[in-house]
Amino acid sequence: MIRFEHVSKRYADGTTAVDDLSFEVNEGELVTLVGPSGCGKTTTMKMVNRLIEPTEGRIFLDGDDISAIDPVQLRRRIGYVIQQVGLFPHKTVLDNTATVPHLLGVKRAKARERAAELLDLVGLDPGTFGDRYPDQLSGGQRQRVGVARALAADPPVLLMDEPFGAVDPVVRDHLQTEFLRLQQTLGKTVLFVTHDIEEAVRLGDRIAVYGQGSIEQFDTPSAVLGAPATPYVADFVGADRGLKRLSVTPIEEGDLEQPPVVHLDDPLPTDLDARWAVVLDHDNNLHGWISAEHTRAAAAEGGAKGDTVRDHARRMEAWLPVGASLKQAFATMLQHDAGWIAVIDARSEGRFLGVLTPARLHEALRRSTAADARAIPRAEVELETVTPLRK
Ligand SMILES: Nc1ncnc2c1ncn2[C@@H]1O[C@H](COP(=O)(O)OP(=O)(O)OP(=O)(O)O)[C@@H](O)[C@H]1O
Repeated sequence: MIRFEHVSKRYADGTTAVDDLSFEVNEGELVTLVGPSGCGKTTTMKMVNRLIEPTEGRIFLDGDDISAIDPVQLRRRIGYVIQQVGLFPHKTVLDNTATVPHLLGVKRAKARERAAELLDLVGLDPGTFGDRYPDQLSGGQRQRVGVARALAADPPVLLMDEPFGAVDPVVRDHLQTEFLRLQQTLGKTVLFVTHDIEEAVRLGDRIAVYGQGSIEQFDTPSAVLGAPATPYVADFVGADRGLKRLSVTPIEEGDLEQPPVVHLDDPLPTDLDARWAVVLDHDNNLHGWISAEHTRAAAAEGGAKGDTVRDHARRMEAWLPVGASLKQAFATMLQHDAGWIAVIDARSEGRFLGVLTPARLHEALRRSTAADARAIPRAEVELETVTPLRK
């Protein structure tokens, strides 16, 4: 969708901002450009919508050489979101969002209708915020309007230059989550500039790690974290990359343990030979759990005669769908002070798949690191267990 072929940019004072860059962003892909200040990320991005012209090389958009496309026509195909959102201060939020479609000839009423839909899409109630002016919004709300406005003409491509850079970490986290959700439905082709490796890892399908004016590594987040291509990349992603990997490594079915299972309408077991069992309904969907201690105590008091599992099952708080990240799993364990979490198949109304224990979580993380380091599928990695030496 966006292809750079041997692109260089040298400024008049002799600065080489971008040096012989070649890479491709596929349709519907979100690529983050990450690197330290001054490494050429913004220059790269601005060459795509011809705010900056390359000194050498060619850039293609959907197969067309952009140097042959009129810049105004070109920018209609490309949404642009920047850190200092650049909203018109004298226009309302709704009119700011409707500006581009209106300029493109969409009737004012229709453009405003579409703008209201977009505000809703980015999490701003048009009834509450539509008539406000930009200075009556928080930083995070202004960024949302920026995103809505960039989407207004429904461009297939979005360029985003540190769009969430100017807001505090909590708001930033929200904006990232919402943007990911939005991108899942919109499937735009996105180039996203950031200097924050956490943001790059969280949002990117692939990451381009910049050195000085060129890309040091262009790969998936888990590969960049698991197998940095150069010492520079290893240094940039940081010594805590094992922790960062938690957020990009999904829970897979093979990571799960199969605990004892009982069904809702079973008679209450008094002889569970484990400390607890998972309770399922008749469709094998997750219902809750029971503890052996509790069932034994109930039986000892003699009050459990004729009882079924249903009468004693407890709600399951700690569960996640398969595919959720190991970081979410870890956070869920901590939040519920749970020694394990149940994992379900969210696509089939919650069918129970197994449980993830801390030991299995650790194993999954090691396996994913080992796989990326050797570029082989995770499922095929065998881990050797090292037995500690005894005295
Ligand atoms: N108009 C210009 N004239 C001369 N040098 C420039 C010009 N614009 C940018 N540069 C230089 O080109 C290099 C790359 O700049 P660019 O803005 O692309 O970096 P960046 O990676 O986006 O940095 P930041 O994260 O700080 O925005 C820098 O050394 C910068 O000083």
